[in-house]
Amino acid sequence: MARAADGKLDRQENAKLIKHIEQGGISTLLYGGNAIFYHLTLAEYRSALEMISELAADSSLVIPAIGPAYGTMLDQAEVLKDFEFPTAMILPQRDIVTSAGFCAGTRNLVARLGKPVVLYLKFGGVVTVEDATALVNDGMISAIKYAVVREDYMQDDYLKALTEKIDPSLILSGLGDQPAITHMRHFGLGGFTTGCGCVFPQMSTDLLKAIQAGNWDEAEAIRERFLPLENLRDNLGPITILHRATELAGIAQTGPISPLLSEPAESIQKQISAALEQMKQSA
Ligand SMILES: N[C@@H](CC=O)C(=O)O
Repeated sequence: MARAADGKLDRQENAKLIKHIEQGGISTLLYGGNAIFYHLTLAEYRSALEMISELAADSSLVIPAIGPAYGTMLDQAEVLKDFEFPTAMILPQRDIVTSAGFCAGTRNLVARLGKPVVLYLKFGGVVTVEDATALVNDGMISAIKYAVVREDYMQDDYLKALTEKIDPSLILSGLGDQPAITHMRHFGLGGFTTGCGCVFPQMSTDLLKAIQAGNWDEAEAIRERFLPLENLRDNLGPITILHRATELAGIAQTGPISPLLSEPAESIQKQISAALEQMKQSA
């Protein structure tokens, strides 16, 4: 999400970013980790929701995040009630939660919102398969964003167990373009979310189409084209590198990074520019 030099949300630059993503064929805009929804004040939360609901195309599905702290969720739920977003995604956390407690909190939140939420599973086992399944079966969940990092994405007992209990089409691969092929091809997940799609939306759209068509060689070739930027994000911080890459790619002035995160050093910004150039040339 773009901010002006004074740190305020920048409407004009966010409009450019949204338009760029939509023109690349992406019609679901998820404002979660990469948009740094973690650190918004309550007043900013309302401003952000107003801005994105006004700027996104009518045909786009916009999903704002909520949380991750329970008190934050409840305060944000009051704000969310003034908007028509069909769902909201609970930001993940692993500290000071138990599986049963998280699920009870999710049920309370859904009751307050009057709509189901996206369950974001980022840490294996924090929410048990049984608890996740019960939430789904009770109509609490609109989708699951599955983002547990694995050394080998084929080896994932937690995901396997989830897909044995929950319709896999309800689960989206939530770690960007790299595990998307494995998650969709071998576990049957219904789609994927992408951070790099903010910069190269058409490439993410092409990847999705190749996967859906079962054109695995093409999908693999597209996946590899994302590697220069994804490797930097993996090694140096997925959110901050993406925030700066979006600006360096000339899409929008994303401005200062939110406090609690920090700006990549000049030398790293050069690496980001080089990665962007490499990706453009691989087209
Ligand atoms: N965390 C992933 C997917 C985002 O939705 C990424 O940043 O690519």
